[in-house]
Amino acid sequence: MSIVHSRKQSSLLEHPAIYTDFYELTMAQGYFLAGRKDERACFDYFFRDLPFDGGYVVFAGLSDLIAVLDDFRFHEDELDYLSEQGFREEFLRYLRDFRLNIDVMAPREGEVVFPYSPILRVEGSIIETQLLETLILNILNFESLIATKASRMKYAAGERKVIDFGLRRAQGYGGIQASKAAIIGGADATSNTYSSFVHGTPASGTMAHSWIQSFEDELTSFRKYAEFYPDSCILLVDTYSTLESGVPNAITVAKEMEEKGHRLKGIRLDSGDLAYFARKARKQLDDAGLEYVKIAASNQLDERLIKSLISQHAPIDLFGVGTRLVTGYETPALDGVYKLAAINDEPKLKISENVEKTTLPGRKKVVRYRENNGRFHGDGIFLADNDDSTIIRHPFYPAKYTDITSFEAESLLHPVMKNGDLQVDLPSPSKSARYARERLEKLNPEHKRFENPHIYKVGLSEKLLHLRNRLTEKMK
Ligand SMILES: Nc1ncnc2c1ncn2[C@@H]1O[C@H](COP(=O)(O)OP(=O)(O)OP(=O)(O)O)[C@@H](O)[C@H]1O
Ligand SMILES: O=P(O)(O)OC[C@H]1O[C@H](OP(=O)(O)OP(=O)(O)O)[C@H](O)[C@@H]1O
Ligand SMILES: O=C(O)c1cccnc1
Repeated sequence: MSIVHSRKQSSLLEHPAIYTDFYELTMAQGYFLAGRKDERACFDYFFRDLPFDGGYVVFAGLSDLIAVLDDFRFHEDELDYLSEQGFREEFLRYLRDFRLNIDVMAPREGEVVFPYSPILRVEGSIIETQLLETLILNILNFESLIATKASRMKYAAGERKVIDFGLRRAQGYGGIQASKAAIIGGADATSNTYSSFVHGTPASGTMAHSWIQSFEDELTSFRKYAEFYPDSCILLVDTYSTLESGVPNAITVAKEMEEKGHRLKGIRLDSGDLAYFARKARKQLDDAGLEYVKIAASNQLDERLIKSLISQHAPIDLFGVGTRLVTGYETPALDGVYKLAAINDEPKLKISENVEKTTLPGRKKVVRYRENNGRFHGDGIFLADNDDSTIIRHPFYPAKYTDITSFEAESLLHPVMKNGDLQVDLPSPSKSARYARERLEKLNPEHKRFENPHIYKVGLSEKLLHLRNRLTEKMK
């Protein structure tokens, strides 16, 4: 099935099969040598902690993951490398013909997801499912983290635009995925040309201080830019003095543009008290009859500062966000994990001293319950087969429960791969962004607020709870 990417990104993951932790390969060889290669396994991808002290995560990275899985094989140079690392010839022969034959269930990219719910269910041979662990975690944890961050910034900005400026401050090439994830989460455009090229996301930008400094004077630099870009010009006004030179020069150029039938698109503030400067600049622009000229602001912004600027009534139309978006400030990683849930259809459990870290056994499905107004009420985790529980219970305080019979229900996990074949057209970032927006609208605001967001209910079916308790007792 075709992959709906604007251009397939090949340079980043030329070697997907060895884009992994070494122990995945040594375990895979171990299963092979132990004669277990045809045993079946089921793994779940899920996370426990919500990033940014927030109330939800926007699921992103699925399209990149599936694109990589679709072309997953060991190449000769990789096999030579593994041979040098001491892997055995018979295992390398097995890897030479290795093709994924897995089943993958997942929500749509852009879905709003919550702790403990299986997000990806991966089934296949023990070797193939094990080999994919690191790849899955690397792609989904990062893109979901950044999509979530972007969604918070957009939530704070409301109707105002949010543009990703982060590439220069990103964690190396991770900036390419970060910019894509930012679009999925709600950013309106990106300055990241590479990401725009490979992912088909909208590119945008203003100008740097160097352009202005390179001219004899600010006015000449503005005039030249306006001459070359009469329909998309946003002038950076803080190089010398925002209110005494930057904005007055921008006004002069805007008036000259009007005479030629063009309109200055905007100015950008990049330092100082952004609320104060935005108000003063707005007044100067309005007094000159330039109400249509937009004000952009940047400088270490994040969702809390955007919210603060808006509450200060700063007349800012567009927020440029870099560092704190693409680095996921200040949660360095989504803590998503990939845990074994069943071997050969036998449910498996990992017990932990910390009860919250005990895993959920068996093949599972996730159901979302909606209120009459269509908004999300909570999610239930069920065993995938023959589970007709009508009550879901709190995972750790089972006395708390919800009777789900009266709610409208929808399945969250859909088949994305069956026997290694893609089951869906992979969504473009803009399609996933639309879906994320729709779904976030259905999430009650108390889960979206930045301070002490309300905890979204995720319950376990009675049958799953009994299974967990039975296996826990058995293992004690
Ligand atoms: N009105 C405001 N309310 C809240 N935070 C603001 C406001 N104006 C600016 N900020 C934020 O305060 C932080 C520091 O701003 P500051 O005025 O110190 O700029 P700066 O980085 O020192 O400027 P420069 O680039 O000239 O060094 C930035 O993260 C900026 O986004
Ligand atoms: O502050 P961030 O959220 O990370 O946003 C990106 C920053 O990068 C640019 O500054 P830089 O000094 O690198 O270059 P410039 O000369 O274009 O301002 C831009 O002006 C922003 O201030
Ligand atoms: O286009 C811009 O204004 C821009 C791009 C990258 C970083 N800072 C600003």
